[in-house]
Amino acid sequence: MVPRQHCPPLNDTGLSILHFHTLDARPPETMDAADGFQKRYSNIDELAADAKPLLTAQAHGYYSSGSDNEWTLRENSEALSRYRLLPRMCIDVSVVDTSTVLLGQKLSAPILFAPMAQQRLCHPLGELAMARAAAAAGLPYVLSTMATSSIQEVAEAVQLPDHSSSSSSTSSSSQGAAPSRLSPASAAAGTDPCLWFQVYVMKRRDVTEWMVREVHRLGFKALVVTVDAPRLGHREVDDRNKFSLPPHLSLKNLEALTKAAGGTGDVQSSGSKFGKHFSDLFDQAVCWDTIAWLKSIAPLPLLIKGVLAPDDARRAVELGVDGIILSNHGGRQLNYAPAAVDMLPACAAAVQGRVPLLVDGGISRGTDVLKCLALGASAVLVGRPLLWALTLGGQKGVEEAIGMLKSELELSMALLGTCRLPPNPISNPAGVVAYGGRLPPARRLIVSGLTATAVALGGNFLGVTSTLLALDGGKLAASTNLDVLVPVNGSRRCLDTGNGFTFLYPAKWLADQTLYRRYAERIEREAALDPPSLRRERARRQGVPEPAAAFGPAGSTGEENISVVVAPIRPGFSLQKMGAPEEAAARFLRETVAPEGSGRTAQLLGAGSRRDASGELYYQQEFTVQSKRFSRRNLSVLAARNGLLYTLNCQSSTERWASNEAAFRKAAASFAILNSGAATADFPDAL
Ligand SMILES: Cc1cc2nc3c(=O)[nH]c(=O)nc-3n(C[C@H](O)[C@H](O)[C@H](O)COP(=O)(O)O)c2cc1C
Repeated sequence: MVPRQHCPPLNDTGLSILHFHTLDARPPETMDAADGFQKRYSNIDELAADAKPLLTAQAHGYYSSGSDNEWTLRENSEALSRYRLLPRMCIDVSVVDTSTVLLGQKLSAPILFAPMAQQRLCHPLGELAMARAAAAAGLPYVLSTMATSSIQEVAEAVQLPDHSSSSSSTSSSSQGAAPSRLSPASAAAGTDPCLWFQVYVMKRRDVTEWMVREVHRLGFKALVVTVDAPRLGHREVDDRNKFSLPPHLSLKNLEALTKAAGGTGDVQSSGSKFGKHFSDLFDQAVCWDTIAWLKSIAPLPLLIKGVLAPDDARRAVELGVDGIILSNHGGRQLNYAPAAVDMLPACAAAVQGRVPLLVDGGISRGTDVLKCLALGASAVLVGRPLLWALTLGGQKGVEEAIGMLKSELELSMALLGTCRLPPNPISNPAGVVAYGGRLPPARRLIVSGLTATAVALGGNFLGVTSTLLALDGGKLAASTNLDVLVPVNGSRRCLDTGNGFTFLYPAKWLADQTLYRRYAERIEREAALDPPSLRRERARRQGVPEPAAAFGPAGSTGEENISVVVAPIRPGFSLQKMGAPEEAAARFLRETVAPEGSGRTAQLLGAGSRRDASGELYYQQEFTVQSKRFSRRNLSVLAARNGLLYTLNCQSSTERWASNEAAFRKAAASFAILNSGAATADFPDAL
């Protein structure tokens, strides 16, 4: 047993106050039995309805609500439902393993318990039951600063060894009676109990430091600093319900704070008092320096929670954080913030695999977990469904709920054709996730997610790349997240699920702006918001095949670029019909690149072919093109399918070739057409 600090002895005081927060008259033992829990429910979404009548309106409102009109709260689930999973067949899935490794810790599944305040509102053992369930499931439990159980109580509940006692000469371990490192439950799960602590930075930095030291002493494995709550979001439901913490409960970790601050330690969270308390104690001036400071004092891995913008993610990595949790706080802070899942690809691109990305918000299905992993997450956090499970069945209920989620994950992996989860994100989201559905109007110019990778950028096949490539220094692409990319060894992935192709290009290159604007126009046109005259003018442009994607270095004239053109071809066309690769290339140069009278001359340097894993044929050709105005070298890859010819073209002036060659060869080797490729809707019937 570890020595207590600042905490009253753990007892069952919660039992006597059950009526304050739940309406259930059953004794807690009955509640904890969770008999037939898995038989009663088909999925964990169903728990919410049954939990509601067991809770007071105040407690239910506090748990379930979001801020303002709750748009972001709803969006969290809706965003997840807009992604599609593309299953692969004929893969041996007789053994499926959901386990993964996160920050050196083995987890039975890529799922964490989200930090949530005041868990004794729904069950007398609150955080203790939740933490034990997490340990039993072999998953990390993230304890909130705003918990109704203290750090020490939770550490004891899962039997974490005390670091300080193991080095003390009077400790039991030094006398050969070290406490078991595994609680029986977590031993059954085959993992160490894993506790993390979520920290809000206090105005009194010494108190923050105390908490950090305390969780380290007690064997917590990581710290999560939440940065999306400089002030509390406006929870209208809580206002209406005049939400307050029942008098027998308190925010245990703030008792120390309020004592240190000379207060009573009796923290009430009613209506505006709660907000005032929050702003009195919590530092609203948290900025990047604060994160650097926290990192400097944290003897544990530090994750930052509440980031959504790619630039913030990049900044956090530069400051040395060990992980990022993309989150909008379950829709409880800034309303109209996007769903975190939609920001995953852009943040993954910004972070470049340097630290793990985690995500939360609306996750309740095994397929939700898979979608997040495929979009670049290493793991997910689950929030409210676990509170409903705790309400209904205590520790056992939470264990069962997590069991259901893990079973769903395991089944979905098998159906998807994935047997194992790598510690890093699934490396080829192109093959796994497709963006489905129409972008809602409010998101048109945010266009995050995979659709954004389809946005095309400067340049065309003959090298008349838009000189607008970097006119604004790429700010538009960055601010609208149009450079949505998946990092692969210093390259970013362009993934166009609409046209159905993907390739890697240098991470620092920018997206072309002209094509972005046309893409935005096309979305507008499809939404039929334009007056008819404008629509006609835009429709006229449809007949001209233009690059579906193009990238180039910032500040260049556009001559240096990697672009893809998707053009319609006659039905029945195949690459083989153009002859062997050399023959096809010669014809291509003769008829397209440098036809007679064009003023251009072309020289073929090499030609070849390859097939990808799915048997798709690609022709590759390398050549130079000269005219009075320029001397260029090109590397092109062609593929044909579904009445479309896909051409990737890498081009630079002959002088700049040597510095671009490696990137070009990587782009050419990575170029692939995807099964998700669309039909020819944007193109004329035939050339
Ligand atoms: C009742 C409740 C209390 C929460 N308290 C905290 C908290 O103390 N600290 C924190 O970082 N996030 C807190 N969150 C946000 C969660 O950690 C998480 O981001 C969110 O609940 C995930 O969304 P989900 O509930 O849809 O799964 C809270 C969420 C809820 C619902």
